[in-house]
Formats: sequence, C-alpha cells, structure tokens
Amino acid sequence: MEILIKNIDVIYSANQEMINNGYIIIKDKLITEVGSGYHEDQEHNKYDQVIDGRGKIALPGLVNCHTHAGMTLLRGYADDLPLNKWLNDKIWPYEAGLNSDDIYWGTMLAIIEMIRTGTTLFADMYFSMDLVAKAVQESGIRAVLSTGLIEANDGRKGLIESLEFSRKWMGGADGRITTMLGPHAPYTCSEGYLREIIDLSNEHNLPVNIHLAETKGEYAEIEKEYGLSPVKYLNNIGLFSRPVVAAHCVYLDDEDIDIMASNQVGVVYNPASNMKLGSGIAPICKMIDKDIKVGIGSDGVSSNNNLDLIEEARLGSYLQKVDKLNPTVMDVHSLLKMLTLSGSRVLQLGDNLGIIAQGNLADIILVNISNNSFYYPHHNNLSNLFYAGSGRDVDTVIINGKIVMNKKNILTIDVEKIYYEVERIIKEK
Ligand SMILES: CSC[C@H]1O[C@@H](n2cnc3c(O)ncnc32)[C@H](O)[C@@H]1O
Ligand SMILES: [Zn+2]
Repeated sequence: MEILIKNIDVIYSANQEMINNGYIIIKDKLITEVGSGYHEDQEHNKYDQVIDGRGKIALPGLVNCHTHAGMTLLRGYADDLPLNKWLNDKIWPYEAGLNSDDIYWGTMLAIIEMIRTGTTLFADMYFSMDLVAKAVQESGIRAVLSTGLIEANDGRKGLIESLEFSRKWMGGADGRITTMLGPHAPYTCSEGYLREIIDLSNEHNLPVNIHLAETKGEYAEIEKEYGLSPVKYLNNIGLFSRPVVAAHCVYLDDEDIDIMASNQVGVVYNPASNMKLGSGIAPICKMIDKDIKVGIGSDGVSSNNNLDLIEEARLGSYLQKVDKLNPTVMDVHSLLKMLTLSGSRVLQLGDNLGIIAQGNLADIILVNISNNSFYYPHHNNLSNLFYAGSGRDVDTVIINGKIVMNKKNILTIDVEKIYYEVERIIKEK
C-alpha cells in the first residue's frame, strides 16, 4: 500500500520545522519520504491513494497518555464532585454494573471521538481489556493497554489475569498494541501488592502505569500510613527502578521531582480532570525544567468531559500561564511536542512516532485550515490550532500507514451502530 500526500504544509518536528507545499510518501506502515515542492512522481499512477493536501496542514498524530476509554459510558453521569466522593459514591458503584460487552461499546465510542479529534495513540487503564484490545484491533487506532488493578476487587487473580493479558497482546494488532501493568494507585494497592507488581514488571519486562499524587487527600493518606510522600514511598519500594507512566503528579515537592528526574518516570499532565475534580495544579514547568518527560492525557470523560487533546492542551497551557503568572510558559511549540514526541516517549514507544520523518511510523493527521474561520488570518497556523481551533478541525487520520478517517468519515467503524449500542446499554442499566 503506497500513499502520496501532495501539496501539503508539513509541521513535521517537535521544533515545528515546517515544509510549505511539500509532500509525504507512505509505504506500508512507514513514512518513506518527506520533501518540499513538487515531487516528480506526483502525477504518476503508482500510488494506491493520492491525497490532495491543499488547504490543510499535516502534523504527527496526537498521543493521549492517560485515559479510561470505556468511561465514555459515564459522560455526564457524575459531575462537580471531588475525586474521593466522585469515585466512591458514583463511579465505582456504576462501574461495578458494567460487563465486558458494555466496555467494548464504550471504548468504541471513545475511539470514534479520539480519531475524529486527531488522536492516533492512547494509553488506557480499565477493566475487560481483552475487549478493549478487540476495539483497538478493529478500529485501526494505536494503543498502550493496561488492566487497572484495585487490590480489594482484583486480588491475586487480577494480577495473574492482567499478566496474561499483557503477554497475549504485547505487539498485537499488527504492532499497534503494547501493554503495561496497571496498579490503580498507591491508595488502592498495598505495599505487598505493589511489590508483586514490581517483580512481575521486572520478570516480564513490562512498564507500569499508575495514578500518582493526584490529590491532597492521597498525599495525607500515604504520609500517614508510610511516613513519606507518595513519590518517596514508591521510590523506597523500588517502583522507579522500572519504567513508569505516572498520571497526575499534582502533589510533588522538590525532592520528589528530583527522584522522578533521576529515574525513568514519564509524567502525564491531565489539566481538565485536575481542574474539574478540584484536585490542584501539577508543577509541570518545574518538571520540564528538570528534563522529566511529560505527556498530556484526558483522563476518563467523566472527569473531562471529552477526549479532544487540542482543547486539553489549550487548557493545560492557560492553567500553567496563570499559575506561574507568566504567559511565556507552555507555548504552542511545547504543546505540540508534549502531544506528539514526548507522548510517545512517556509511553515507552521512543522516537519512531511523533515526528513526520523518513523511516518513522506513519501516524499523521491533516487539519483543515481553509474555509475554517478559526485559521484566518494565517499568521501562525499552529497558534490557530492550539489557541483558536479544536480537534474537530481534523479532516484526515492515518495510523500505521492506513487511512482511518478520510474527509471526516471514519472508515473502520460503523458509527451509527456504536451510538445505537451505547444508548441501549444506558437504557438497560
Ligand atoms: C481500575 S481501572 C481504572 C479506574 O480508575 C478510575 N479513575 C478514573 N479517573 C480517575 C482518577 O482521576 N483518579 C483515580 N482513579 C480514576 C476509573 O473509574 C476506574 O475505576
Ligand atoms: Zn485516570
């Protein structure tokens, strides 16, 4: 399968290097050529597909480093509550009534929304992950999947099943799926349970995905129980000897940040969820200054309430600017990097994604900047995208070298069927 995208403006690197009116050639899963100007093969019939990029910009696909896709089923179900009350009184009781079929359809709904808004890779922690993997396989999206483990619910059996899942799906869906272990949080998994997970992570070479230092309440609980901050406690038990994806990281002192910087911890900034649940403001600028890898996540849609990463990045940028009383922090270049290359690095997928460059995996999105008021005038289309536009301006999505959305039509999913099934599930609850 060979695809040519011609007449396209390419924002191809994390430094926003730009090609005007260039071309991209994709062969099978890979980008084989990126260039400027006219390509001599442009008019030849050798391509299976030719996309005219006029009026569009090409960017690397966006990376959502932390979500719970199936939680689309809980959109609007529980709003305006703090994390503890939200989880204990509303979310966990509702989730207890969800079966794997429900999670499949909820995940499909999330995938529709992600593809529509330019996400090509997402990291998911939830239940019934075999069905989540099936949704990923069918839809053509890329994902890093982990079974969320809450010790009181899942116990030993959960550990074993989660390991089986991780081993079964590592490299699955034509290489689009990788896996991690997913202890939910330090307050839902005991020290002994976490130590078992660290051992499994070592033995089976699996990274760990965890919620960390999200609220003041969590900080106080862990400090009371272990006499340490959540980060120092996890460091003491050896978690950071493993590659870790840590979501939230709101409550960190300078020592915590130094510990994270000197280990392989990737941090996920979830600004909408942190604001909506009233959790706090993560010290993202300090972490970036210390060279910690930071990506962006939406968290589940019940605390967001959508999966649009462009909106997420805008919120995250404005939150840091007002927190620091400094408008220069988190500019559009750093937002692009966090949503692409840094996201890929946080998820342990390295530099083969996140840059439109020869030899990289072909995850590319095209955004409409023509006949779209948010992009006029064209002083700076990256600024227009992040500060004026939204993920809804995405027109075309290519993942692993396959066109998954063309002119806003998702080619891999029967969208109407998903809406129907989601409505049915909610009516039956
Ligand atoms: C065990 S699967 C994942 C589990 O996490 C819950 N969840 C969703 N958002 C958050 C959050 O911000 N902090 C902690 N836990 C969260 C989700 O509902 C699932 O039960
Ligand atoms: Zn979460």
